[in-house]
Amino acid sequence: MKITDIKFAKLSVPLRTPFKTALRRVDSIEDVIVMVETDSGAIGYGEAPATAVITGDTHESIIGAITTTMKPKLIGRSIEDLNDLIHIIQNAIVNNSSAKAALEIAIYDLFAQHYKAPLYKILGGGEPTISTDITISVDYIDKMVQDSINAVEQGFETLKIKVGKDIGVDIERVKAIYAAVEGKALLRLDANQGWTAKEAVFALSKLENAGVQLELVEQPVKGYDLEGMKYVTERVHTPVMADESTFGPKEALQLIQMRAADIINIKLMKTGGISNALKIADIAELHNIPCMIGCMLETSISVCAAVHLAVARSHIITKVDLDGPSLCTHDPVTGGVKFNGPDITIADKPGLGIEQISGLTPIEG
Ligand SMILES: C[C@H](N)C(=O)N[C@@H](CCC(=O)O)C(=O)O
Ligand SMILES: [Mg+2]
Repeated sequence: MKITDIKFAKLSVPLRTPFKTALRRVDSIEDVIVMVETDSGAIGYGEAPATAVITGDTHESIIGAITTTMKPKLIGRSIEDLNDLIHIIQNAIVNNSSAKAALEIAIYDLFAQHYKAPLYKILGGGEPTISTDITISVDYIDKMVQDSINAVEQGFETLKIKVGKDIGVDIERVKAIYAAVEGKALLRLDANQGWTAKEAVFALSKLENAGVQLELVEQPVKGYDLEGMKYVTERVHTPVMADESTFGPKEALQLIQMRAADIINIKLMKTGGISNALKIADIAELHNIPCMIGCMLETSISVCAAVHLAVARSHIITKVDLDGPSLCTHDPVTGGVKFNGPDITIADKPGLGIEQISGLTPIEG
């Protein structure tokens, strides 16, 4: 099976409610879909969101990086040579992690299709169903409480509460949500870099002293502030998870060696795809550091790849934040993964199992 072309399309899917974090507000998922065509007729699918405030990637940079630095080296190459193809993608350009992720996902999809097995089986196998949390956007306290109650009624047992705006209001937000759903849902916080280290210790200590039980706090301080992450990790009981502080395996290793976090959030759009995500999982396992599998604002194409990875590494990827498709008004993908409330199930089909994507607008590469 040889690569004959790489094409692009745009996929727009409105969100059910605006997604609001300390960093940004988004009303609609607008992602680049990558389609790798082969001489066998098989197509591999990948996806990349333009999360400029976190990864630095835009639609133009994603398409430009693939078209100018990766595509010319991949056309004519055989899908069976997976490791060579990964090497080409990872070394074609620095950074550009979302572009690398989208293309790698499509190549892994084809590799598994070639061997006629679901991707998670190629990655080592596992139980093909996992459960995700759901995000509660940062908002007025009453709205966040109501959104949390609604999520629990829909069957979600873990809520990812966005904070990181105003420290005083954040404390009240979390207390009010905890009072409303105590005993019915586990709470994890995500400050998306919005606090200083001292603010984080202040807020988390206040919550701990008030008896609020939190599963974890994600990225309390700026991504580059590893000393700040360490400061918080050393001073609070709540486990601290690194998100924006860890992109690839090198950052993961540095973070672990500094003891700057207790948990790592692996996202394909930060790692540059599946190969580096596997490396992080291995490094984390060596150091007994649990991981979360996370996503940006992605539909069930790239989230499908993340599910396959998480299933195949479930002994170290023990936490799941793959709610991108749950936040959308509809799922434009047929095949792939099926969402039923918090539960996500993999189709028993070769590769990612994606059959059709509706609403694609072709883009010239
Ligand atoms: C969608 C997911 N639950 C999430 O919160 N992901 C990111 C933010 C993604 C974005 O801003 O697009 C996170 O910080 O964990
Ligand atoms: Mg996060």
